[in-house]
Amino acid sequence: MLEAANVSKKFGGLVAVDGVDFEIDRGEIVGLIGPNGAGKTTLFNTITGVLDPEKGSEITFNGEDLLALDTHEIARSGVLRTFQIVRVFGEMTVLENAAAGALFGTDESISQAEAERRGREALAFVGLEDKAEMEARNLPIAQQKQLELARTVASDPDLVLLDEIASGLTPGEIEELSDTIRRLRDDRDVSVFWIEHIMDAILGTADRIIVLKNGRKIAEGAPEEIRNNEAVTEAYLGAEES
Ligand SMILES: Nc1ncnc2c1ncn2[C@@H]1O[C@H](COP(=O)(O)OP(=O)(O)OP(=O)(O)O)[C@@H](O)[C@H]1O
Repeated sequence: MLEAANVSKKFGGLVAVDGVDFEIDRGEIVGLIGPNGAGKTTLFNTITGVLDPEKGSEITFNGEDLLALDTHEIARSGVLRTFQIVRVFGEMTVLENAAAGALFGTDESISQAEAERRGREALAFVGLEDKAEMEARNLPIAQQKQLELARTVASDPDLVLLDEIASGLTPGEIEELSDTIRRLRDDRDVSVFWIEHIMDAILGTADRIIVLKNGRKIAEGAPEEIRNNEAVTEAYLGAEES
């Protein structure tokens, strides 16, 4: 479904992403890990149209060239994301936030009432239906993260990109979020591409892991293989544990 070949991005003389190839299939949870500055967020930004990668990079989604589309068109094609720092609309209600996902993330033209219906359904999916009328800024951080996820769900996504959605949460909150992410895959056939520093969360949830270091892909495989991969341990897990 998502196919990326030879993706590179430079900032001046710094090669932040360096010739990365990968694919994500339908209904698959793929983790993207690597030390700070490895190029993970930059790679996300090239997929979502925030940054233009270097010439020679190729990114297609269901056969469509994403590099020819702007950020809104990419969202409407079914690729939605959450952000490292949550971006809920604080003064809007929880329901208005979710409904905004339905209004702006699809290429259909829908009524406000239909957007609210889809918003409520997305809130129920993440377990926030009883918070619908609250102002979003009054939600605790774990629920703001669930709300960001609900906003993508309301857009009826094919692929959701999560940027460190587990950071700052308690183990119990992470387990709830991981469960929501698994249900996205299992009940809705949504694919997930997930940047995460919290190893237990990503290794315990993803079907496959891609590891970046200094912009390059240094490993890819099932969580167990990654856990036991020496290059990864040296590059990342070792650093985390020391
Ligand atoms: N807009 C920018 N201008 C210049 N350099 C940038 C820019 N964005 C990122 N970089 C640099 O590119 C490299 C990759 O950064 P990126 O944020 O993609 O890494 P990351 O793997 O997401 O890191 P982290 O885990 O810390 O979020 C870093 O060296 C960073 O300083």
